[in-house]
Amino acid sequence: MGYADKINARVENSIVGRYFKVKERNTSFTQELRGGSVTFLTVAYILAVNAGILADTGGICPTNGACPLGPGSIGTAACDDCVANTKRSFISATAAICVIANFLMGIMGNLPLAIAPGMGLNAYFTYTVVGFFGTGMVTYQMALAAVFIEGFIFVFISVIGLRTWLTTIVPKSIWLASSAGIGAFLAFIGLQQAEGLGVVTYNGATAVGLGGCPPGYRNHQYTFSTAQLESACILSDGAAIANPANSGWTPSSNYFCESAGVMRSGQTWLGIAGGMLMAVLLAKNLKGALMVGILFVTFISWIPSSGNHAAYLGSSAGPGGQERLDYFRKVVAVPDTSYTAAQLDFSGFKTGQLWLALITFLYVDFLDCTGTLYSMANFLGLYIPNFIDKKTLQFERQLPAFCVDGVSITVGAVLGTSPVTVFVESASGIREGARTGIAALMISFWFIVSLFFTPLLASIPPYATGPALVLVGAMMVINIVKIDWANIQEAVPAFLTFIVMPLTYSIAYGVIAGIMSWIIINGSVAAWNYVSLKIWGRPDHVEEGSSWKMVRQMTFTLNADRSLQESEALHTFQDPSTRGMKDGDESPSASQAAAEVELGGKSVDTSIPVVDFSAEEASVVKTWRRACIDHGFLYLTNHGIPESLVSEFFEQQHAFFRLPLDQKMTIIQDENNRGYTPYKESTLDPENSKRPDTHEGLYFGREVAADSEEAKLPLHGPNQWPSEDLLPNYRRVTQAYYDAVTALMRRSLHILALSLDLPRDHFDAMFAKPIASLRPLHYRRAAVMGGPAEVASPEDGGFSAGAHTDYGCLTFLMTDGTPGLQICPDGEWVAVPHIRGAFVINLGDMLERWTGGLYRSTLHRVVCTCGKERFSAAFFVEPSFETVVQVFPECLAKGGKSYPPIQSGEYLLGKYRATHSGYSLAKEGHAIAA
Ligand SMILES: O=C(O)CCC(=O)C(=O)O
Ligand SMILES: [Fe+2]
Repeated sequence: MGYADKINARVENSIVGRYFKVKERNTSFTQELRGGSVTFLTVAYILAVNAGILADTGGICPTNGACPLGPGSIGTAACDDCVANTKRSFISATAAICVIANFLMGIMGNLPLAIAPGMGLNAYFTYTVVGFFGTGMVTYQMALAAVFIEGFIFVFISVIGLRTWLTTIVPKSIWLASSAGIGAFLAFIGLQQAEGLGVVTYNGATAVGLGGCPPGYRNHQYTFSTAQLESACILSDGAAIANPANSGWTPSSNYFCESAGVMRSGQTWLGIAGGMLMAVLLAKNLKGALMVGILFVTFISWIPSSGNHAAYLGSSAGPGGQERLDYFRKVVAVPDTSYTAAQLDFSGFKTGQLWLALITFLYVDFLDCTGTLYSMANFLGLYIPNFIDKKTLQFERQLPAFCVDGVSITVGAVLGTSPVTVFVESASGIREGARTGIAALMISFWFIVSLFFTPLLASIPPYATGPALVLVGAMMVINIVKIDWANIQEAVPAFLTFIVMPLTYSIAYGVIAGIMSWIIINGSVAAWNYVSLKIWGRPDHVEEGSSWKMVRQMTFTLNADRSLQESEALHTFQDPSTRGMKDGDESPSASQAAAEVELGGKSVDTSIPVVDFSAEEASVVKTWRRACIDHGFLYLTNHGIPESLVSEFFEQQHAFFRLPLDQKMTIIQDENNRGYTPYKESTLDPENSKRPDTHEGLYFGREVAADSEEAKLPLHGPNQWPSEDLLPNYRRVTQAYYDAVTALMRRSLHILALSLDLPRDHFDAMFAKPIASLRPLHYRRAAVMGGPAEVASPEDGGFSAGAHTDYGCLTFLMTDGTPGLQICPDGEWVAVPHIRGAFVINLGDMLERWTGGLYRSTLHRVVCTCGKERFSAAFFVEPSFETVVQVFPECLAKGGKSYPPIQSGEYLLGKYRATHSGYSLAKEGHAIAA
């Protein structure tokens, strides 16, 4: 037993080990220290970056007499001195609050999460609330008072449970666009000169332009008051310009680059090189990529040679360089927060503006922290069994974690910094093995160390941290892909939220633009729909679903495991040439329909095999296997389900879909995704669709009693049936059909197992409690009364059901015979002809993964162009929720590819989230993230 093992065994069995649940969470002391250190490395940039941003407020300098002219005082000795001290104080304050907050997170929350002043929040604090050098709505000291109070309110609303409620009323698109917009805003800051690369500079004609010029080519702006006009130079046309010869006139930090100097600054190019280095390291998934890039640029900038055009220290580095070098030489300094600590000023609460700031802090911080905490908890849940309670959505020590955040916000305000929050970068340490609060204690320890090295940290140049901001922006912007861009009602508010943030240099204005436009657009459309409903009196006239979205919006998305799922999902589309279980004993021509289909004037042979279930078993197995390998589709005839049951079932579905919308809405899909999904509720192919799919539908599952243990699982619970007063036979007939197809499914799973040379009962245990969903569908003829039939138009992104693969194992599809279904087995869309009475069976993603791609989950879609309405019913067969879908060794041996394992239920939830706008996440306990 090595030294580390001995320590680990000791800690695990000690009172400390039990308190932190080291054993239960399947970790070790050294693993925690390593995980915590990695997280520290990824968040350490906050020391320099946060201090850099907050220093733009000027701190107390604009109000304590050192910089009386605001930004105009920059360059005077007293002001520069004050600002330098303030910046150091901000570094110490940032480190100090990180020490305290991470310590509390470790001890009280027992979570391996890093907590530090939030990016975005500090930008809001600096550029919107206080403004550059105090030019905003309130002073730095008043803004701190708002942060102080915010911490208390944060704890309060967490304790009373308001958190969950608030997060559900924010429109999803606004929330997604906010994260992305904050990313764009951060990138904009990182590209400018004050906090970044200096690539983007001021331009009098276009507001911004390409810069990156060395000092000799910079034209600064001068600001002067009317009183100073006399000493200005008056031009012949009467305009006044500053006379630099007059003392006390100082340039703004913004400048315009003469074109001869554009992109000739060594500092800018060094920063760009650092940024590229960071990006490559990130792409290779190396720990501490941002840190390495920042250090790379910093070390080079510290070489105090007159030949170093990228220098930051020393007289050759331009204004302020010598003072920076003097401070740098101290290396170690006693932490000093005297310029920022205990500066609260509560007098601002007499004005409305501070209240507005307070509410915005609360809103932004609340969503930020809630989202991040849930996404991190979700990520941890992948490693720690039962970490999240599926029923209540709560995770272990959730409330203490929220309270730690709130308390730290308040303590942070006393020290002088903007609100703290949980950092998504914690995911890097979790990936490295961090599972408990010990990792957070380790983070706290590293911040203590950094507290004493402020001279070094204060000497990190803005062009070292600027590229990190740009890259963080690049990562945050991922959220916009989840916005429903095809829907104008969502797209416009989302876009405004996103674009207004960087262009107004304000997160709050972006959010306000988004929410206001969302209310106006959605409110007007809803009113319009309502009025036309009253005039024409036909619910058909209403774009169903749109008004319902207003109350059913859910927030959240970005989270680590979701992106993991998505990247895995990509693997399901694979190279057709690698397919095929070449056992050579097949005669492909055996019992094929060889159907000739007319498609756009072209005759296509789909040749989907027909399996006659009444035939001899060996031949059934053989055809089945061939179909799975070649097409992923087959017809099943003589399956034993009486035609009378099928037609009675379809009659009932007709009757249901004919009901007025408000009747159908009474069983709108619930948190288990059971019930009615209105017209245009789903978009099966969000990437290629310009509008949602033109069908309405229903979901029924295996009946699970509400008070049973199983009902705690997502997607499990009682079905929602239409009222018996309206449709007396609906439930009986639909249930009978469900039961009949369930029995057929059991038989088919045996054939499926045999077709893979596996024992007949191979799938039985995995489908002991299947997630088997029956989905009656109605593709409507016309959306607008009196208008033309609504036909699909694939060429401009209009589908009856967008291209998709099914998610589970097998799908049993029955249709009314109206054409529409198409498959894309080999890069070309071909129609699937109707065979009366036969089921169309297709394979889903999970089966493709189980077989290592030997069996295919084929892309298909529905395109109704014949102008008739169409009814169909899909029966999706998926394994029990907990089943882990992992390639069968037998299939690997036959040349199957390996896929990362997935959990059946989790995979489905991810798919439902991505394709159904009305699916409530309320029960998942997963993936609720910022
Ligand atoms: O309606 C159809 O024909 C197919 C429906 C479908 O593919 C699905 O819902 O997954
Ligand atoms: Fe499908």
